[in-house]
Amino acid sequence: MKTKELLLFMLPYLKKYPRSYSILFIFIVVSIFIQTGSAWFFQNMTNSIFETQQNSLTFYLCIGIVLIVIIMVTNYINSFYIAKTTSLIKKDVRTELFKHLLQLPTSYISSTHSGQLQSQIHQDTGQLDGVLGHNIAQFIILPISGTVALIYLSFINIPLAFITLSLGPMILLASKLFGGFIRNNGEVIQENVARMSKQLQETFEGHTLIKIFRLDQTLTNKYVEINEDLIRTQLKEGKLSGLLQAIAIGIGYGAQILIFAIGSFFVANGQITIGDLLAFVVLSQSLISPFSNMGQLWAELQRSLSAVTRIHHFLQLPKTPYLEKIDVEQKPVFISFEHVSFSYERGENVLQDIHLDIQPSQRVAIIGESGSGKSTLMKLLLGMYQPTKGGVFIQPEGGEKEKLEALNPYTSYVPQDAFLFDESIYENIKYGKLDASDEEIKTAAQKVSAAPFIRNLSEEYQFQVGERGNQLSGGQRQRITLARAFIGDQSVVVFDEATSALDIQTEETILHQLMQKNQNQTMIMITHRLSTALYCDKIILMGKGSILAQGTHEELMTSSNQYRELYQRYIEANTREHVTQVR
Ligand SMILES: Nc1ncnc2c1ncn2[C@@H]1O[C@H](COP(=O)(O)OP(=O)(O)OP(=O)(O)O)[C@@H](O)[C@H]1O
Repeated sequence: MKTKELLLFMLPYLKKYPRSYSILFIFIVVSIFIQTGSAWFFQNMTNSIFETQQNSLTFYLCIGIVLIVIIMVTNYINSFYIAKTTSLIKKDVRTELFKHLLQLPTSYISSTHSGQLQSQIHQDTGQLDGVLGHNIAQFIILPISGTVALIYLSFINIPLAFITLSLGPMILLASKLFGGFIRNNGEVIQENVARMSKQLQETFEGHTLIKIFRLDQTLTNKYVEINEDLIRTQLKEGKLSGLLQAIAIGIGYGAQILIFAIGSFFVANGQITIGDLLAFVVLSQSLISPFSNMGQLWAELQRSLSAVTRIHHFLQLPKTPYLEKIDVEQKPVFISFEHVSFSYERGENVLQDIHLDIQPSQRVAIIGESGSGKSTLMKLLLGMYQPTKGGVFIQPEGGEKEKLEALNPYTSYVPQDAFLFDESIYENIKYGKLDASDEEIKTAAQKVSAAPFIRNLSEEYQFQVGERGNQLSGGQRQRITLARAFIGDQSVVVFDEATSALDIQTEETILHQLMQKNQNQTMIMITHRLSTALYCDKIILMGKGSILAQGTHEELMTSSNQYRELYQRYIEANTREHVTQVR
């Protein structure tokens, strides 16, 4: 994207703070007048010393003190408002990125590394200074103060003013030349930072595995390699910026010496006074700095623009088209999958031509080999993905049959990985129903047999569960996720191997209680345990993305060879276990 387009993209963020920017610009104008005022002050004070006017010297000293106070106040206000606007805009950008992240399709989130997403939200916003407060202010201050300086100096001596001015474009040329390199390099730096975040995060998450498989050296080598790539690009940037700065400073100092030399010649010829020469030296900085500082600002702008490019790209990613979760009255629902096929982004069909009816309040078990599409089928029912062919239909009792094109408002979910937020047990259960009362939270915990273990914890419901719930056992985590799923009283609850961490007896007790207490709810359970499936009214056997058989246990025993074999294996395994226990 072009620089202009990227700056226009940032403009709405800047426009949100007209008051702060107005104050900033007023004080920028004041600071420009102060600069010119300082030149006038040095010029006239020096002239009065040379003309030995003692009275006026006292006058100039008083003016000097006033100038110092104004300079201090102006600088304070400028710095404060620059910091304020920059922080506020960064906060807005971060919030927008976060909101957008939450609205991205599940397919994007699951195919992008979380470390990369984190770096995008935090590092890129951190790099926005180049297009915000200080830089924007300087881009305005420098040309105006340069013009004012040129006018003022032209009144003293036109040829000398234009000699001073002519030195500027040389510096600008150098900065244009380096700016492009710095921007490209900035993008490579950011990629390396994202790679490092990825690895760091995986190191935290895979901590136990890393220890068990002695992966520390292998991962250290990888980390060192990325770190070296990063430092190489950072050093390159250091060199480019340093070179740019050195050229700018060299030309700046050279220009001052040249002005002083030429100016002295003008003084010797009686064309200007010593005071005038001093004014030239003071204001030559204002005249040249639009060019010399522009170099530095340009480099910073380019660095920021590489971050703006990534932010812009991220915000352009299409949102989930079916995100709105509508609050509906919970009623028993009839669910039908009609000729549903589905593929993830890689292309091959994960589900093909699924035809399935689920009656209101039915208990359904989905069984089948690993990778056969059980979870994917349920993600379609939850509305997280849309079928590539066919449709999922929902018909609430007494209502119309509707194609599901949004998040399913009738369905709750207990995930496979028992994910908990790093907050209290209370908050984690409450996420299932944001307006739940304390009483409802306790009832939900009792329903899933979580209340006894919660009461034994030091802070009971206020117990902090830690990152991903790692302060609790797998079974305890699953009970909290069950409580979270049931508190909302949705008509349909999907269990994705939600009780696998519980022993069979506890699982049976909890499921039995849930089924007893929630007669009107439809429950769909993905499970690898046939013992759980035997509780259900309907069993669906899946294989390679298709439904191989469906019906009650008795029906499947007569109609499906695969199911019979599965059941036979289950009986044999149970008998073996029983014999072992008796022995
Ligand atoms: N987010 C995803 N992106 C791409 N492919 C996926 C994704 N999730 C699952 N798959 C693929 O879809 C197929 C079905 O996966 P799914 O998780 O639905 O199976 P499953 O029957 O629930 O397996 P398991 O019993 O092991 O949990 C698998 O081949 C898997 O590789």
